[in-house]
Amino acid sequence: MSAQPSRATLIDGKAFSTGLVERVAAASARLEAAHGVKPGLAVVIVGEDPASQLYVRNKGETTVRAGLRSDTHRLDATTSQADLLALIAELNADAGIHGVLVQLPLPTHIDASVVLDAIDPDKDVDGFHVVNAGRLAVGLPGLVPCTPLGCLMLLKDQLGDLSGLNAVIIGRSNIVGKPMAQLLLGESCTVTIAHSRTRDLPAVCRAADILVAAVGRPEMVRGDWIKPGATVIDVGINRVPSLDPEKAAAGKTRVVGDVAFQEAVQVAGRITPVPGGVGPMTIACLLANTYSAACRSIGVTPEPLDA
Ligand SMILES: Nc1nc2c(c(=O)[nH]1)N[C@@H](CN(C=O)c1ccc(C(=O)N[C@@H](CCC(=O)O)C(=O)O)cc1)CN2
Repeated sequence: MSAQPSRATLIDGKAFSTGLVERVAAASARLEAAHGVKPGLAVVIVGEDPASQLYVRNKGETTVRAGLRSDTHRLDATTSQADLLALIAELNADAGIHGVLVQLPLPTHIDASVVLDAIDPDKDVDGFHVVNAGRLAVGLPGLVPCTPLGCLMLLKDQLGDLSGLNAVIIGRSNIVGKPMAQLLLGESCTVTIAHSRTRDLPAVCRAADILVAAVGRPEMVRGDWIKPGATVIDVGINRVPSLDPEKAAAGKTRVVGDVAFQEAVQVAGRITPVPGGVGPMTIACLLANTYSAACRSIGVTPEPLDA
């Protein structure tokens, strides 16, 4: 009888994120009881992008469920950059708001980098402000982008000490690839950032003990790119046509990651599914960052939120 190929352990980001939100809720309740401060998060969305609308609704509902203050500002797609900056200035000045987030993508007439850098760095719960990117790069405390922070939490929960492991990140964006690299470097991994110009990408990936795919190309990472037993973190959220031809013809889609899951699961040691892996961690980490920002606003050290 031939041996069955072993299947990777699934990393359940949905379950982990539920626990994290519960820990944020409990820590925030203690903060309010001790200091009279309820963490407050303001989310700003410009326009009608359906996926963004869904994410913003989920952010608001999760924030309320955790007992935090949640304000959502829905602006018309034609809102000017000046009006958006004026709203950010108001939120920066609002003492009841500890976290300010502008949902991306923004309409093309607005310069996202100008808007993100207008947020007070100490309220920048997305961690996208250049000051927070700098703090992360030099190892100072600051607010860390939610998706890479969530990936790191899952990795530490699964593997414990990451030091000395080879980590390969595919993708060099400011919001995932670069901060992910900084976080893994902070854990003493040997880090490679791969991108569209990387030569022999499959061979680079095969050297990885930890492979993080954040490239935005459906199922690009194939099973034979993965070192047997490696831990694979799939950050991709790509909408592709439904497998059912009738549904596809009617415009129905399904969500897949950047990793060809059915191949990868036969080779990897552990893998995040899509959906249900990294995605839910993004919103849970947003709440964790809002709690931390509220603590720091009154000079209180945040409680650790690890599992
Ligand atoms: N200001 C920001 N904008 C955007 C961010 C961000 O972190 N800050 N990230 C993404 C969107 N995003 C949160 O905003 C987000 C994406 C996906 C999920 C999620 O839970 N995904 C599910 C699948 C949901 C689906 O079917 O679409 C999953 O992976 O299980 C949460 C948050 C871009 N914009």
